[in-house]
Amino acid sequence: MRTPFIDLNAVSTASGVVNLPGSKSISNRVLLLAALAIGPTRITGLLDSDDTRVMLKALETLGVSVGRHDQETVTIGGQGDFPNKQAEIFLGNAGTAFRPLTAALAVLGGNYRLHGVARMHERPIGDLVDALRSMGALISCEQNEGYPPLKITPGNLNIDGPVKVQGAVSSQFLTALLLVAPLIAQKTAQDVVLEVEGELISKPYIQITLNMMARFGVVVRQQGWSRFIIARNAVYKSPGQLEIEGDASSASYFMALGLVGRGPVRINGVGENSIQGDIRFAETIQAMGGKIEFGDTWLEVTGPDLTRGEKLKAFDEDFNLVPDAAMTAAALALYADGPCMLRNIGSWRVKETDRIEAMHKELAKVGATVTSGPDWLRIVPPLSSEWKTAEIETYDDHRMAMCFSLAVFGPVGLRILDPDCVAKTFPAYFDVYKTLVR
Ligand SMILES: O=C(O)C1=C[C@@H](OP(=O)(O)O)[C@@H](O)[C@H](O)C1
Ligand SMILES: C=C(OP(=O)(O)O)C(=O)O
Repeated sequence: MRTPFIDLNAVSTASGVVNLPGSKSISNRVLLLAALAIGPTRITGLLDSDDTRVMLKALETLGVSVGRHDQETVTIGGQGDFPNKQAEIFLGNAGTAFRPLTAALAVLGGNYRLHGVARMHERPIGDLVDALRSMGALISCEQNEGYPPLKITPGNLNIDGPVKVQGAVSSQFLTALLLVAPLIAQKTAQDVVLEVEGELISKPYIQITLNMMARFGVVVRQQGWSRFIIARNAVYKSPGQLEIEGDASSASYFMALGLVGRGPVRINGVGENSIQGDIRFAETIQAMGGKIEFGDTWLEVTGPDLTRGEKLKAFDEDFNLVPDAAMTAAALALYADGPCMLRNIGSWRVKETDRIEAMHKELAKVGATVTSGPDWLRIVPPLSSEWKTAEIETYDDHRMAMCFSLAVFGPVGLRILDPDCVAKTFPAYFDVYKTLVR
């Protein structure tokens, strides 16, 4: 049974220590890479959440050996292929599982059906399907062209020149092709050239992909952001063991708490050398008036004293490189000293929910004056007399729930509906949150 709501009282300070759960983006990449490599990989610091559970379950269904030691430690027995050539696979709403597995199954061949929750069937995958079909993969869309559920049947893979992929809707399509490029190279005995057509959004996630591929022995030749070359003899080798760093997007909520709640909030699990793009959200925190001390694998945030009438500095920023942490900035806008503008966030419309519409509606409920367009959101913070207590809809979007936990540093508390939706990436979020705020 899911908890129907959680009531949060108005609070004024936040301080303490947080140990981050593992990165979702790294966890799901590493699980797949470990399965595609030769040899066992022991993975520590794995995220244990809905998104990684569906990936682990899928790998087991596909016949991959998964040894579970504890919630954050598994050993994947990599065989370079999936033993089961026929399967029905449920992937919830996990983009980082759905897109890469589609590519892997289409390239390795077999009879598969991939589906997810209703919202996953509204999230586009057409650009990836088109790129895979251009190589001879056989994929059909069961309901609507360009959307899951998908049926995959054995095709004859061949490449004749660069494989083209669109990058404007999601970077996960390019990530999926990169991850399976060594398999394409093996099947076709050719170098694989991936070419991005048009704009590429969310670029730092491609960096995570390249970084993880290198950990498994495959170095990609990169020409800017539009051409990626994988040598014909590329092959994944298990690194033996791999430690996953903490989730930088999850860190954004605690950076925000240190900022609005004066801090100090110490965050263990990511630091100045993080390979995740969302660590750059630290720059937004600093620009808004926060101070951050960085270590190798930790950071500590302090902020101004909002109880003495201080305000955060307003921002006008392009958030294309940090689409997930950008939602945290939208929540922080409630405490700014002027209107805040989030630009270039069009991808929000095809994520867990239409996040531009959801943020617009829910921020307005607490008293902000909000306007939005196809790829932007503008927030005028409420005056202290304008704050309203509200029942916040979360739209089965973990980030909506986590973001609105930041909206109680004004004069009123609020109710967050369906708080258990945080399980997508951070099942224990509200337990950790409660240890920090007063
Ligand atoms: O590759 C990844 O791990 C991700 C890429 C981003 O998606 P888009 O590329 O669709 O923006 C991000 O929003 C998502 O949470 C994780
Ligand atoms: C967009 C997100 O998830 P997904 O990996 O399903 O795209 C997210 O976690 O904010």
